[in-house]
Amino acid sequence: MIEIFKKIWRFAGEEQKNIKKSVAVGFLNAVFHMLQIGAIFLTIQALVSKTVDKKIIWYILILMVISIAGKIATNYFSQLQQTHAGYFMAANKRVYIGNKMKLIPMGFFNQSSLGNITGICTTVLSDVEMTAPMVMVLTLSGFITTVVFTAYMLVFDWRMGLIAVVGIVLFCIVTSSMEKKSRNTAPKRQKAQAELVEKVLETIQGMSIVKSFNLTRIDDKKIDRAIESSKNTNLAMEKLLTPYNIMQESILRIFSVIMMAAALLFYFDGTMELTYALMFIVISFIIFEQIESAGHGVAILRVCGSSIEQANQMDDTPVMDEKGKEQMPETHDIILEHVDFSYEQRQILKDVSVSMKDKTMTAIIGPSGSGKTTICSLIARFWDVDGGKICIGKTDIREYTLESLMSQISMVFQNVYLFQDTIENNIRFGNPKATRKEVIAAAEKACCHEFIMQLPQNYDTVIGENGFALSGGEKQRISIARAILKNAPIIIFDEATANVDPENEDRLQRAFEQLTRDKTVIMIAHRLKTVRHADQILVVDDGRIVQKGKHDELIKEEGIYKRFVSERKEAASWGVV
Ligand SMILES: Nc1ncnc2c1ncn2[C@@H]1O[C@H](COP(=O)(O)OP(=O)(O)OP(=O)(O)O)[C@@H](O)[C@H]1O
Repeated sequence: MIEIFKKIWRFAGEEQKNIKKSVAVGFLNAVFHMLQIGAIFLTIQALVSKTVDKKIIWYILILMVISIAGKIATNYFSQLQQTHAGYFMAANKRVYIGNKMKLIPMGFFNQSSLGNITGICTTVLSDVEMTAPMVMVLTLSGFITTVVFTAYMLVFDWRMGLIAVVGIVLFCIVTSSMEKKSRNTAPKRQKAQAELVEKVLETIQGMSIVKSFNLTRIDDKKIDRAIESSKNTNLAMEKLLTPYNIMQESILRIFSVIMMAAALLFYFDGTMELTYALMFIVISFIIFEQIESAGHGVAILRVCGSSIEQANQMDDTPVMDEKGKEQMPETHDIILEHVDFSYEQRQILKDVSVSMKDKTMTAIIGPSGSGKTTICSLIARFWDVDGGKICIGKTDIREYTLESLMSQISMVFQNVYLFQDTIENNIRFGNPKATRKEVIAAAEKACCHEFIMQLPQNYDTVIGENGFALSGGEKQRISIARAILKNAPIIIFDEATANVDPENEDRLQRAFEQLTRDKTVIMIAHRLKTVRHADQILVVDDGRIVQKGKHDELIKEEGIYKRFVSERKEAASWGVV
């Protein structure tokens, strides 16, 4: 139990001060509650002595008013600090995860980690924000208050104090074994919850495939199983805790009755005054209130602990930025020296060495799966190379911070991701400081101003709202506008493989020319037209560079490039390319 408290405490970070305040105020709340005992004692004393002194009535009234007002005020402040601590500790973790994700290698982001991260940022951290400070405050202030008041009782009448101590010790034994029992169930509940999020995400992301291949029922089964497992683990948790909750409650009720009976017994055998006996009878109903609340806190302590454990998993994920310095190269030559790279066990690039000069265009061609995208991803440091090195302007890319490296590179992919935001903000993503005028200028250069002006709210149209979407070509031009606005010296461009209609192709070509003027360009090329004008063509096959040179040189050699050109020419004669 202590180890979970420590975990919550460490997780709270800067919010520890609010939890401390809340525990202290929670203790004060109990003190105000106990003031009622003083008032009850005075009332009983007045009734027993049968003398009604006006002063006593005032004392009683004042005590009651202080007790009620103090309870309301302390309750309010304790809740406020708890809520603040809960929301802020979860929010700080979400921000930390968001920042850390930028520094994690792309290989980490697979379907399962996506479900896990989504689960952590939503349900797991929600659990933490709702329960962690509440559990700490309930349990700590509950136990501290009980200890103080039991000590107080021991001083008043050691026999009554002893009965309370026995009741509390039995309660603690049951509570501790309940906490131990939930040790295995709580992580299972978390795992089932994460799997449920993962399956829902997977189904939503693959919905078009599920529908087109009529896999609805198969996919339903996967989600059904995840829901079933989440339901079962939740039920198991409840089933496990319920008998302990009943035991906890029974112990406290039985000891209340024992205390009452003992007070009567001590009165009748003449060892306790009537006033004290009556007071202890009243106390027997309220002495265990605080420890009962603490017991409720312990019941959810383990769930809270395993939520924190799961959220902390992100801390152990290795980052790529450790040695990076904030720096800018003088030139933007890109050099790959003996680069080897594997996705996990499977080697993809083998001893790749190539130099791309500043402000020139390099076209990469090669069969599907040969490693073209992988070369580009390594230059942008989505992954780290296994052997060799990649330099930009003579400096190894591992010596830049990821931020300074990414400020040198713009990437335009085939599958453009647009955020559910206005067109203007989607373009501004390239340079968050850009003015509206600059956004429009970039859109004009990228040949998208015209179609944006025909949209319902022009630049303020929200993508994804009211069924509004863009075509593939339009999306790619928006992403070119983004890159124009970013104005990075290196451009990595993945040419569209899909057939683009001639009008769109012409616009894309013009946008591309605007983007790449005076830049170092790496282009994954599929069309003859683009390849022909490249300063250097790299032919990749099975993870190696098998041909290198200009169009006029390569066309004379037997090999993949010659085949690529003749296939394109043939397709063109058929009207395909
Ligand atoms: N994230 C990944 N994890 C594991 N393997 C991958 C990953 N990405 C690509 N691969 C594998 O690496 C190989 C090279 O892929 P890459 O995308 O670099 O090829 P490509 O030449 O760009 O192909 P294409 O022209 O079809 O886009 C392929 O066999 C692919 O299956």
